[in-house]
Amino acid sequence: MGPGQTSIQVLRSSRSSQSLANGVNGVSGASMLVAPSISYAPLGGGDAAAGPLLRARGPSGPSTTVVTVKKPIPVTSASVTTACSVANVTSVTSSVVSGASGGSSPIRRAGANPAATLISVPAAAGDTAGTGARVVKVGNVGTPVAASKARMASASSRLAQGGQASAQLRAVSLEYSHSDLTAATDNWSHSKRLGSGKHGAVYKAELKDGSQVAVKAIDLAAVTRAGDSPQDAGFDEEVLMLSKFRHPNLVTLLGWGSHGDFRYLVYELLAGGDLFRRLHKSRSSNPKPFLWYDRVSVCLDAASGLSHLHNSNPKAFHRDIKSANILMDRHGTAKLADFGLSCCSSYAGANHVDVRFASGTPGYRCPVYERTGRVSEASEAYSFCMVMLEVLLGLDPSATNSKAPSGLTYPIQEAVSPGTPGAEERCLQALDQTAGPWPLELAQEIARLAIRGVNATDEKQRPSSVEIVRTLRSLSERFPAGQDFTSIQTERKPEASSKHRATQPSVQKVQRSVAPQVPTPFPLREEAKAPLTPSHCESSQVSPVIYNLDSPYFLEVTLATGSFELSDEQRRLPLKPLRMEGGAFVVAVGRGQQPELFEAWLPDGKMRTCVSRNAFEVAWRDGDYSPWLTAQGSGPVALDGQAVTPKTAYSLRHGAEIGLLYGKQLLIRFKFHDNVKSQPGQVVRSYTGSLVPPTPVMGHRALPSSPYAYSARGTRRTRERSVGAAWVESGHVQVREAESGNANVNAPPVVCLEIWGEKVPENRIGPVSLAGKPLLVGSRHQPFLEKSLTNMVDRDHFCIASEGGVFWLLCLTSKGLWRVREGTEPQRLILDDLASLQHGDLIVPRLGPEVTVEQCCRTLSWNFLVVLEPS
Ligand SMILES: Nc1ncnc2c1ncn2[C@@H]1O[C@H](COP(=O)(O)OP(=O)(O)OP(=O)(O)O)[C@@H](O)[C@H]1O
Repeated sequence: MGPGQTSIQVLRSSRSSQSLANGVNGVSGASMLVAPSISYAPLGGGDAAAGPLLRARGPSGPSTTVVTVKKPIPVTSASVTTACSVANVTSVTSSVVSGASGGSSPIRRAGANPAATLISVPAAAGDTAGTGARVVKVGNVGTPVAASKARMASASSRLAQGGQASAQLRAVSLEYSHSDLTAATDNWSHSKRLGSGKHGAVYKAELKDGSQVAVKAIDLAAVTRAGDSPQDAGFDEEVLMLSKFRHPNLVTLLGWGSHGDFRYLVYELLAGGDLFRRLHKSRSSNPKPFLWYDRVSVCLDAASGLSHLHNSNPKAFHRDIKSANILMDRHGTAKLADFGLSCCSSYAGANHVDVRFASGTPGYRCPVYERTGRVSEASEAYSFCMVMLEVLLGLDPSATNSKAPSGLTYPIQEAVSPGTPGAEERCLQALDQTAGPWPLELAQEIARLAIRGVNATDEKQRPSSVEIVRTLRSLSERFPAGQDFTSIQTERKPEASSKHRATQPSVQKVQRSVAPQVPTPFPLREEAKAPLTPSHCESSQVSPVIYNLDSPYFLEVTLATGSFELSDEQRRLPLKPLRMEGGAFVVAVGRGQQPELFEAWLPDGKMRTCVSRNAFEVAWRDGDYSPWLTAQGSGPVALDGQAVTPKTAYSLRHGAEIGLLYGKQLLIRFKFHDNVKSQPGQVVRSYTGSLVPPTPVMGHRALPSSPYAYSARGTRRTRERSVGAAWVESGHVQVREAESGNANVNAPPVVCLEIWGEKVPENRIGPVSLAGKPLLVGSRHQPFLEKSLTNMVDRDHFCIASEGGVFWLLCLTSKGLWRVREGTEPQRLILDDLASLQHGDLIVPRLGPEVTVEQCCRTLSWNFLVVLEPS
């Protein structure tokens, strides 16, 4: 190439160059490099080293251009710059003159990058008035899909059989033998499967050196049988791309393998699963919490990986950004994965790549990219911002629906309508409440950024990936885990939640906050799901609660900084009380209490000393199942992501998360488990055998923004008082002042009941204040119940009162009720029976002796929710 020439490179794998060469020499070679302004015709084979020559005619006719397609040259490890699925790449555009790109001349770069195919075009062919601004369209690479499939397949298999592709891959990445990978995966055992994608399954494997990895097996023959080209599997692209780009937030490729039609990719094992499943799990019937600060952290990680690609030189594009391609390691660090579609722009300044087929996933795919086939930072920002909305709202960008004309619906679009005024507010109203109480400012900023990013038409509006990283980083610094932030007033639109989040209750209007984890309509544990026979609790006139005598509660370690392997014993800390204090069992947790466990959890001694010797205590009273937590040490302790005040008691519920922090850093996180088992007919209420009269817990202040926090701002006298059934009077219920005096509750309890059921219209009672009077539920109190729930609800069905810091449910119907609480077996109540209530409990009517609690629950239930103040 002589001086004055400008060049473009289409950088690609040798397999792709072979496809191109095939196309050039093939029947449709003339159509392969056709562009509006330049047409190409084959000149002949060219020489072996230089590849075929093409003649290009400029629009004005006489001037001709020679385009040289160089054949791939074997590479050295340092030389592979990039890869791109060339069969799918049609043009590369630069906004900057490339011919005078100084030190990084495309020629030199091409020379230094033998994997690349160089296509050179004289400047005259496309330069506009010497300004340097130039769009050079290389044209459609490839032939019509069907006609080219066989050719591509054969090209691929030729290359795959140990040809240049293998040499190229070998030069940049470790090759694993088929026998080693077979042994590592226990002969591709089904039990080792981590999941599967469009082009193959992923297996968990243990290499000879003992390290655990993930191996993706791609069957090219199956890919071809399925009507795709082997190129579509993106094997070479993935090896080349991941060998070049190393970043803490991009999945690490350890190597690759090849055997017959099979190709293998060996990755680091990312044991934390993918973001898509993680979000779904957080709203499943057996939910695993995924709190807002963890979500922000995952977004920040993934954005950092993406920004690394976009800010490399030349730019790289992932082309399939979606939550399923964001994987997490065991510590929760997120990484971008699945580079099968990725590609690179050709050289410094090139800011997009045109592709023949706008691949990617519906719902995440930028509409401009879909229309034009132009992948750019802006099109990737669209996909990433869609992921952020998914994380904020807990809704899928697309969902299959056989009734929809296209077979797909777009829940996020439907809930938020990002392109229309008021999108931010709609977004804030539809926040996923299973993520805990989102800090308002944080949610607002993410929503604003994400809505800008999913602007369907104006790509300039969209944030750059660096802006996304910086915004998320600033937010995660301003809103660290474990701090108490005033959260959001939310009112979810029932349509949005009911349509796409069938298992989620809608969220009531709250003044301060909502529960960190909204329970599912039927939050029973697996073992509790077995239908109960009517005789189960028949004989029991008293609450049939028995404590597991080993320990009623235990802590599960869900995060331990610096700890790589924890045995089952090290993950579980049974809370066995060692002392009694003021009539309560007390268990202390801290570095000085469980030294060996803390050593396993925090192997770094310096870090360990950041934990107090007695960090917190969990306590409960015999016969009462309302445990509480008190921070004792100087180190910060968080409950459900919010800092607690030392020496102050906070209610604990099953599933609550307890964090030990150093400054803003979360060192250990526990999940609190309630072991209390219900056993028919047994009246054992004692942990140690010493029976203590059941008294509600008093004297502890609840977490200000927790569902139990109604007394948070009050100056309460801390004295015990008796309750029992004393507040019932001749069918009429009154809260009676106990002899010991009334608690001075400044902020009165406010609750709300959401009504769910298969044939029941969504409805709600409340929010109502329980200050001084109970909430009565029955057809004479809520006439709408009579209309919709005839025969199921009595005139006086049940009532709820707050007393002594505890919510109580009193059964007023002779038909009976169930109280269903996550993690415990359903408790059956008969007329005049009393049971404590917690935020999230379900109150389920008994619909007949033969009807199981599960069936009753599906038919009708009241979800008890605590709201702090009257709205
Ligand atoms: N490095 C890894 N560590 C652990 N699990 C992994 C790893 N890579 C992939 N997986 C899991 O394997 C499954 C399949 O991954 P794969 O990339 O093949 O498909 P996908 O991205 O889900 O779908 P598609 O490729 O069709 O878009 C995913 O569920 C993913 O969670």
